[in-house]
Amino acid sequence: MTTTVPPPVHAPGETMPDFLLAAAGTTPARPAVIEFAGNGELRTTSYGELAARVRDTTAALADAGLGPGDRVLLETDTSAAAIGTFLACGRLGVAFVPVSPQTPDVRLATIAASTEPALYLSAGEPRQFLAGAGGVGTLAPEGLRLRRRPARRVRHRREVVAADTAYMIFTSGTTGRPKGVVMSHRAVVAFYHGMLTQGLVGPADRVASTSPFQFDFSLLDIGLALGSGASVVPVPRDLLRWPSRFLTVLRETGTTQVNGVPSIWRQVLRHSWNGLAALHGLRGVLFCGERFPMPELRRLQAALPQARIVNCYGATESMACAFADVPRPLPDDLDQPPIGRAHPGAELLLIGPDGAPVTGPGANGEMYLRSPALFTGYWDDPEATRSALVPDPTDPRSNQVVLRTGDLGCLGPDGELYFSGRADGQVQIRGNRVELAEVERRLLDLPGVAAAAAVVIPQADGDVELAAMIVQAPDAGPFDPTEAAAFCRTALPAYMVPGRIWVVDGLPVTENGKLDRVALSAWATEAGPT
Ligand SMILES: Nc1ncnc2c1ncn2[C@@H]1O[C@H](COS(=O)(=O)NC(=O)C[C@H](N)c2ccccc2)[C@@H](O)[C@H]1O
Repeated sequence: MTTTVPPPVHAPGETMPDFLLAAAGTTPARPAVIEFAGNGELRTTSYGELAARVRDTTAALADAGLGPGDRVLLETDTSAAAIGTFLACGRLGVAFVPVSPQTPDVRLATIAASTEPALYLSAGEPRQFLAGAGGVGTLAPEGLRLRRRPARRVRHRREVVAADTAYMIFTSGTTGRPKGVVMSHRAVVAFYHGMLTQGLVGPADRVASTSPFQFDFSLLDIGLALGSGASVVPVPRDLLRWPSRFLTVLRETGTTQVNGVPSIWRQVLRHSWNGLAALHGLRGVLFCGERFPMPELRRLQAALPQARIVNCYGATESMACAFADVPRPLPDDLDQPPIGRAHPGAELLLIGPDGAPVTGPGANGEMYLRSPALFTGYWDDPEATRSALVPDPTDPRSNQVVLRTGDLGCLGPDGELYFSGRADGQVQIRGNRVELAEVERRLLDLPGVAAAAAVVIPQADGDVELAAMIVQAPDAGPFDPTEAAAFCRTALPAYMVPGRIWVVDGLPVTENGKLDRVALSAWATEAGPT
């Protein structure tokens, strides 16, 4: 049970750097970032060294003429250099736009054209097609190196205020055009304070961050670690694919808390369960982004009997909003852990189809979020902003805006809130509304199935066929698709029984580590994975 205390009233105008560097004033010698240098050696940056780096980079950016209202495109993985740079941006009221080195050129070009950054900074060699406009520079462990100064701008602003944009994260847009989620300092800091009331980590902890820098999960990790006076341990993305190397990183860095999407555990649980169970120092796991398949969650919990496992729910439009401890032990009949309730200072509302709140066990509705951590809006997209930030349905006249999450939720018999899928995540199969998650949940009940994904395959005649892929647990016996279909038929209507079921070694994930349903559909349409 999470103990929640009223959030502290934080200083007016608190910005991300104020919050994240607080420990530099109290424990400057403690490690802030523990990372692998290029030569594989571990390099530690103390809070004092991080603060000094922020000071130097702030001076360099100010000298280059940057100030409130400017944007910096920051292409890097998570590192002390990256953290020092985005904190320096915060000091000047400059927004940062994080993109990962793996971002495809076309997507990077779209983001750059839309945000018109005053400066493009890259940890690696800057991409040629971006070296033409604006300022260009590189991030190095020893500091910022400008290759071309930003163009001079007429300045209308001087003061940095908490309502200023801290960062913009581009997420996939249903229209195909990426949407820029604009987050103010005020919103991020409000979320950070709400998160710290959960008592997740303390100053002696080391928080492994496994998400790409462009995914705000990495900013949650950094806020959790630095806001708690602890250390952040960026896990190199390419190591996540090798279970033994992933475990070696956790062991060698003394990691005590691992944050990441559920898929980061798949291969470790299949191939190195004993190695994971040997990490006795690992006392906390936090996951987010999508449901954790129950068979895998059970195996994770069995491997780490000493660990607190937290399900963190939320959207980039508020970074996140709810934290719920995974029950230990997990009841046999539980088919997913609860998402709990919003952190103190925020409120998750369950709204029915008539726009009125629904309550009581078994109630279903769409989740709306009331919070000081809500995003400012989508960059250069007032229409999408209006459909996401809507008048409070419980009191429209107040014009307080709440986030319409697009997520469905239900209240369990225990009064806990559960995620029930995306409102737009339904598919129609022969005129019937189907939640693919319901098909996947049934497949996960099959003995020996560790993970499952269902997908619809468009047919030439305009109909769709339902198919599925499953990942087997290591000790599973041979898989019989006919038997599996019969098992589904005992609990699901015929139109929800997959016509084809393939066994695969792994499920495709997006750059942010979430199930990649587009790749799944492509696989299935080409008559299934090879
Ligand atoms: N714990 C969940 N169970 C089940 N579905 C979920 C869950 N957390 C999100 N989701 C889903 O993912 C959507 C949000 O997607 S997103 O905007 O790309 N953001 C994220 O996925 C990460 C999010 N910003 C975040 C960052 C850091 C910590 C927690 C959450 C939500 O609307 C849900 O549909």
